[in-house]
Amino acid sequence: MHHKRSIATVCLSGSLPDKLEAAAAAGFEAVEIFENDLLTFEGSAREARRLCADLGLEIAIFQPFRDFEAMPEPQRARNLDRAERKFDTMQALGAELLLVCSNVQAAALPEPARAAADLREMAERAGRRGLRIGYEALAWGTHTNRWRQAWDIVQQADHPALGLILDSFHTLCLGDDLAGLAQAVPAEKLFFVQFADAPRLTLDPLSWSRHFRSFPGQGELPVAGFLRDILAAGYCGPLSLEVFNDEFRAAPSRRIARDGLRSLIWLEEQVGNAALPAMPKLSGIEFVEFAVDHAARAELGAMLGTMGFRHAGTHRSKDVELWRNGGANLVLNAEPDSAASERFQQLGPSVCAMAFRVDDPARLVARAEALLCPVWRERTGEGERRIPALRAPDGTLIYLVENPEGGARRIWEDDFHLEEAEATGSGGLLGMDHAAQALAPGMMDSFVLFYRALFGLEPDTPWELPDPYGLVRSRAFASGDGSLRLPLNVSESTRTGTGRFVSAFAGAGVHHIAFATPDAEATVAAAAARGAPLLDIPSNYYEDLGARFGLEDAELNALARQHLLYDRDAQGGTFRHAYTRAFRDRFFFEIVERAGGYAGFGAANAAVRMAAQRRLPRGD
Ligand SMILES: O=C(O)c1ccc(O)c(O)c1
Ligand SMILES: [Mg+2]
Repeated sequence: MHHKRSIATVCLSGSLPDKLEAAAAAGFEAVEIFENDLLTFEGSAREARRLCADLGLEIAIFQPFRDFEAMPEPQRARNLDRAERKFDTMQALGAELLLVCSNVQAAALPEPARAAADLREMAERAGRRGLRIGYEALAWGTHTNRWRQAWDIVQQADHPALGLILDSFHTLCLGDDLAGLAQAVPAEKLFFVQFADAPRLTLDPLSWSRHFRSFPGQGELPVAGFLRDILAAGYCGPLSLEVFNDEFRAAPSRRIARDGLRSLIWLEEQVGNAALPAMPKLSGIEFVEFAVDHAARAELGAMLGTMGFRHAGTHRSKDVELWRNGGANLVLNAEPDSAASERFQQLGPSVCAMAFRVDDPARLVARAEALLCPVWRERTGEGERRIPALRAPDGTLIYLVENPEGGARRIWEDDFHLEEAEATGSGGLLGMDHAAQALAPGMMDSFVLFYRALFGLEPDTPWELPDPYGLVRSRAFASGDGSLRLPLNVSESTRTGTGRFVSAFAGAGVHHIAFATPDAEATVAAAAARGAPLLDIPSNYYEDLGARFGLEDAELNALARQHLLYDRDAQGGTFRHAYTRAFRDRFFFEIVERAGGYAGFGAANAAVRMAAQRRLPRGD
């Protein structure tokens, strides 16, 4: 069945009109008006009502009414007067339902019977005006903090204008669930349901709730299971997002509103309540594309040459070159009037696109459209294939090419004049191992949702990487089979490598690309012999490595000689990797060898790598 999709104004930044416009533009059908947003609004409640009506938004609820139930006199009588005033406001607004959250006052009496009597009286008064009351347990309520307690009180009050409100955050943050809901609560008594996710933190529920909530799928709480239980209980009201989040408050309201609706659509898909084109099967990165001009292309080509890449083909109609080493493809795009040149004009040499191999690009495009993601269509020449592309939340293009069996290889044969020797690909690299992106502050949650909801990528636990000049927060995404790996980095500091990348070049995007090799030592030795600008690693690192892993001297010396970094996981999987210096202080390359099922990125080595990069003069 169709549930109206709703969002609380508290999720979004700006004035009330900004919030409402953003919610309507995203495609929400209803809103929760958060009282503070009305208090700070210039116009009257009637004008707010008209604004909503003009935008096609229903006001699903007015919220919150605080600290009402089980107060001693004289507050009790005063609270009932206060409620009458709010009913006036609701009638002017055209809002029929009031959210009453459980009392957090120390003075609240520990008497459910008193709470029930007060709510009954309030509901009686509301009912006379055609209004209704929903009672919601806040996780930090003085006496009511679980939904079952709130339900007991609603049941005792036994008034048709009084029902229960559920909020996934309050239930799940206490480790509680909705077991028994369908048996205990008749559907018509479930007046409203709010949805929020959150990262798992050890924090008191109040601070956790007010600062760190996120949209479903951006955090770690089992929100899909919560929705499943709600639907099983027969609920047919709106599904509403209620997220208090410091970054969302500061972010453009349209992006956040769109993320919100995307999260709700995906949440409904997960419980079978919305049918979307199926998740793609991913099989790695087919190519990474750089926006260059001729000078940058010559310089980048020279650097790639030291890493064993060769100019392997030239585009049939565009000023675009393919550089290849084994299974790793890089595209250097200097075509004027293209998405690449637009990027080059803005940012200089930079990664402008990645291509993911997927089983069915057309299906993924349809899925992206259903999830409100912009699709990009580049102009094409005669007889050339149009490669469908999506825009990531920072504007980076993600091309979708069929997986190798389906013909990822064909794009090269169709669109490029290939050098004879390179047509099949030769050289030592297996392919792309990962592409790491630097994100502007506040963008992490948008990307988390984008990669999870569209592609089904699963996030690893968050890491904190200590750059010498500030902290970098990192979260890596991978496909189930490990063929596609995408670490995301964000830094509040503009002095970290990540922060500088974002601020100095006015843009985020891919800032390092890792190539997979079966033999890091050989690949790096060959690159060094060709003069590759490899990053030096201090000898202290190797002394610590020997101490941590008990490596034999011979192995340790071999690592040190090639400036290779090393990591080992609990199952004995190993990771050997080396970095280049940055190209024009922008992006850099990594060579990695995975063995024994190692699935990480050498996070323990990130501090050493970042310090080594920062010892270099700028521009190196
Ligand atoms: O943090 C709060 O005060 C608050 C108010 C209303 C809600 O619905 C809620 O979940 C929390
Ligand atoms: Mg709530």
